[in-house]
Amino acid sequence: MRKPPIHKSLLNAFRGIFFMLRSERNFQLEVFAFFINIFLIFYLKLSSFDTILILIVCFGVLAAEIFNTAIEKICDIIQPEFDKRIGFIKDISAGGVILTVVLSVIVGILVYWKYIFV
Ligand SMILES: Nc1ncnc2c1ncn2[C@@H]1O[C@H](COP(=O)(O)OP(=O)(O)OP(=O)(O)O)[C@@H](O)[C@H]1O
Repeated sequence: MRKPPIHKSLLNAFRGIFFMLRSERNFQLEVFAFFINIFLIFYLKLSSFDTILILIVCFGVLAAEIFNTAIEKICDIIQPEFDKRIGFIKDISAGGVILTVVLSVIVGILVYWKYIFV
C-alpha cells in the first residue's frame, strides 16, 4: 500500500484523537484534568522545569488511554463474546493506564506542593 502524504497521516491521527474525545468518557475526564493543569501552570507561575514535568505526565496519561482503547477495540473485534483471556488482556492494558495515573498524581503532589504550601 502506498504511504499517504504527511498531512493526510496527521489528519488521520487527529481524527483518532477526535474520536476519543467524542466517545471515551475516561479520555474526556483526562482531557479535563489536562486543562485544569494548564490553568494551574499559569495561575501558580510554574517554572519551566515543573511545567515540563506536568506536561509529560499529562500527555503520558492521555497517550496510555489511547493505546488502552486501541487494544480494547482490537480485542472486541477478535473476540466479541466473553473470553477469560480477552478479559485478562484488557485488564493488563487498563493496568498500564492506572500506572501512568499514579505517576501523574505523585508528580502533581510533589510539584504543586512547593507552590501552594511552601
Ligand atoms: N470479551 C470479554 N471477555 C471477558 N472479559 C471482558 C470482555 N470484555 C471486557 N471484559 C472485562 O470487562 C472490563 C472492561 O472492559 P470494557 O471493554 O468494557 O472496557 P471499558 O469499560 O472501556 O474499560 P476501561 O475503563 O479500562 O477503558 C475488562 O477490563 C475485562 O475485565
